[in-house]
Amino acid sequence: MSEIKTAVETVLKQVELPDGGNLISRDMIRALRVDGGVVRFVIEAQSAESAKRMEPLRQVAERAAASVAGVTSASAVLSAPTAGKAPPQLKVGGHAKPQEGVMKPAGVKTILAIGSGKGGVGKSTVSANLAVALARAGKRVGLLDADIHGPSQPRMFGLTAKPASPDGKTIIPLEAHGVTVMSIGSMLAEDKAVVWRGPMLMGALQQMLMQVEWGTKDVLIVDLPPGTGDVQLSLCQKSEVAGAIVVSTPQDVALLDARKALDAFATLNTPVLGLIENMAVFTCPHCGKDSHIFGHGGVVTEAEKMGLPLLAQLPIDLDTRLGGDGGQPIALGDSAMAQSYAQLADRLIKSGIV
Ligand SMILES: Nc1ncnc2c1ncn2[C@@H]1O[C@H](COP(=O)(O)OP(=O)(O)OP(=O)(O)O)[C@@H](O)[C@H]1O
Repeated sequence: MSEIKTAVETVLKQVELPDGGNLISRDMIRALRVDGGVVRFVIEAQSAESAKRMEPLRQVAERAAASVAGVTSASAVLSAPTAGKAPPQLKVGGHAKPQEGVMKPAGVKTILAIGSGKGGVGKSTVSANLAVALARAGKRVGLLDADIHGPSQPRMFGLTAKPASPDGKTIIPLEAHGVTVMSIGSMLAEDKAVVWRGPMLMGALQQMLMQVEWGTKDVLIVDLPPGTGDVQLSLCQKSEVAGAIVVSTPQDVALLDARKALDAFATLNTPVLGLIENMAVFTCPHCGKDSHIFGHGGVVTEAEKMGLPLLAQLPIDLDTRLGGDGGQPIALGDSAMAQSYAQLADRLIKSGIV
């Protein structure tokens, strides 16, 4: 899908403006989205007046995008800041609005929640890499970073731009590595703390699910905040979550909290698909010796005790950390870790969940 996007950008470079440059060099393309073979984008003119004159150019751009191999349809809209008025401002947060029916985006087939009892056990890393692995396996994947107090997906996917909201209501999510990503972190300044109570959290979750143009998705992975708070409660009660995966390290305190997370999912009638043991072992790259920094075998025993599948055992791996910090999830490559994520994706696909 990202190949189509690159090809569309290439043809848009050929669309020249009468006063010099092209649509790409003049930075006029916004919210370029590829969903299957359907391409949509916005051409942002400098003013409403120039937008009016650009209709023929819009048609040329649309035809150029439609000519790209693999594109079944292309649509472009012209936009411009309204004279004398500020562009519509999307308000993030706020209390949830009354909602009829389930809080599930129309084009999303399956919602999969990734949770943990304790923070810092690798839940966001697993969510990001599983999303990439499923996309590599040919699935249409969305990733919602619902870790409102500590959103990390923009960094893990190398996304620095803000999602567009041309009308101040709909949010057009960003795309990276074949995954459509939405995070509250993309809407707020990176160093801004979110100090919200339950109702505000529910409002933000509702916005991220229902105001975002998710498009058609086989799966929407939701990276939950750690613990068992308001976001878990709202998501599981209102959104038809098909299943949850709980990530833990083998450490006793993490396991203790993981048990609470499992108990919370049971109370909310959300099926737990299995456990993932992260940071299971560290193999010294110099001497090859294994060290069990966070303990040994705890998650395996827990999974057996609870009759739940152990979906993966992932070691401590420097490249995983570096990939996460650098916006290049490890699952993009072909290392042993990438293969573990590919196997996890395959397992979920074969089980019919995704
Ligand atoms: N298997 C791993 N090997 C090495 N580092 C890892 C591994 N898994 C996660 N990390 C690193 O550990 C740190 C915490 O991971 P991550 O942010 O995914 O955890 P989290 O459970 O989502 O935390 P939070 O509760 O803060 O959201 C990150 O720096 C990440 O790169």
